[in-house]
Amino acid sequence: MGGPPAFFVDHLENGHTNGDSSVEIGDRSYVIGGSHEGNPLFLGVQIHDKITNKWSSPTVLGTGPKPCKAYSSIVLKQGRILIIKKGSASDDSIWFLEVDSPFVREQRKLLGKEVVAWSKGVRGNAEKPIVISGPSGVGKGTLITMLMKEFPSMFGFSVSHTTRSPRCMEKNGVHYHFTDKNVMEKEINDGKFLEFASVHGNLYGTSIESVEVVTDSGKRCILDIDVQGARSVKASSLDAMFIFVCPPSMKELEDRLRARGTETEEQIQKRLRNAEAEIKAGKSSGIFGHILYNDNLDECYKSLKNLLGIDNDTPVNGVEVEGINLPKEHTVTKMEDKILIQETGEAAKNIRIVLDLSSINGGAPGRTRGIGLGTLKSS
Ligand SMILES: Nc1nc2c(ncn2[C@@H]2O[C@H](COP(=O)(O)OP(=O)(O)O)[C@@H](O)[C@H]2O)c(=O)[nH]1
Ligand SMILES: Nc1ncnc2c1ncn2[C@@H]1O[C@H](COP(=O)(O)OP(=O)(O)O)[C@@H](O)[C@H]1O
Repeated sequence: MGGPPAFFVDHLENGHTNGDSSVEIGDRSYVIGGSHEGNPLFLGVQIHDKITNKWSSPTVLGTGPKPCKAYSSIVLKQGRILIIKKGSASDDSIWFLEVDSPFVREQRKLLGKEVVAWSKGVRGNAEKPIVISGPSGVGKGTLITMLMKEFPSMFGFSVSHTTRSPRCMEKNGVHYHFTDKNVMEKEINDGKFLEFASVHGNLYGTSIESVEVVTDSGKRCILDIDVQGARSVKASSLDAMFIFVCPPSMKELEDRLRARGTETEEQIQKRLRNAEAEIKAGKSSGIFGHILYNDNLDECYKSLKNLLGIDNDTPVNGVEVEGINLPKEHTVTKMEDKILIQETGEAAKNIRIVLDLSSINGGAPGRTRGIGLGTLKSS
């Protein structure tokens, strides 16, 4: 609150009205520039309410672009501002600041304060992430390990955060990010998590970064999360495929948990108690489009591969996720769902790039995908 921000916005262009130093939406101006809370790695955002004539610093969710000298900003539908950075690397050129999107409105209600959220723009569409849920001991981890071993270039695992202690073979950063409750709660409040839940007495969560790291590497992301987490993902902007794994019987589940030998008797009892409710919710919640029964492991694995459209004869394709190369110096014009980028400067080759935003999907808290890219040769 208080006076205007102490930074100066350099060369900010607002679509057709180049030269404006802020983006106007309704009664508000969004001033984008400088750094965020003194962090030199993160572009700042300030809001000016024209009615009350007050400045405020919103909570900024997600990971935003690094500060840059020059960029263009264009107001899109659904409370989104497109930011095109000049002279930046192809994986850092297109960003979306969501100021009144459905996600931002929900977070504003949830946190009870002013919120904006960054989403990085990428070209093309990644294949849908896969959410796998099921009671403890049913074989989720075993099935996921088999899949990643057979198709290492196709699938990547979203490494969750948890406050539970590591088992003897588990490695930090590989099986889980083992963390402290206070640290994790702070990161949840900072909007770093796609979902989180208390499971068997510990906190578990999927950070946005964990999913994006996998997807950015061109792999299809697999999430091993509980039903509460699956419910949150279903309600988020992440368009995923949901699979629930059931045991053949409660007796077999108990035998597997005991045979695994990773839990104390008390922990086994807790997991078994939770399993009944979890199986009921998994089968009836409407979250899961696919239910697998893990009786015979090889058969269940085969069914999983069938569901994912892969068998041993299918060539494995990578996922199209690309950065966007833009000329260093350019002007920007908006035409409905398309953005025309015209190279400027002495060495300009009369090349015009068209960003097609008509099929964009996703968005904060993850990436905005589906940006089309074409070139037009000027006559
Ligand atoms: N919501 C949510 N659940 C998770 C996450 N990571 C793991 N889980 C779930 O937490 C439960 C316990 O996991 P874990 O402690 O590894 O025990 P296990 O299932 O017996 O191997 C399982 O149902 C997992 O699917 C997460 O990031 N979010
Ligand atoms: N179809 C199966 N038949 C027999 N044992 C299984 C089967 N699937 C998994 N297991 C075993 O059951 C135990 C629990 O499997 P795990 O993958 O750790 O379960 P989850 O990740 O769902 O908790 C492991 O010891 C695993 O080897």
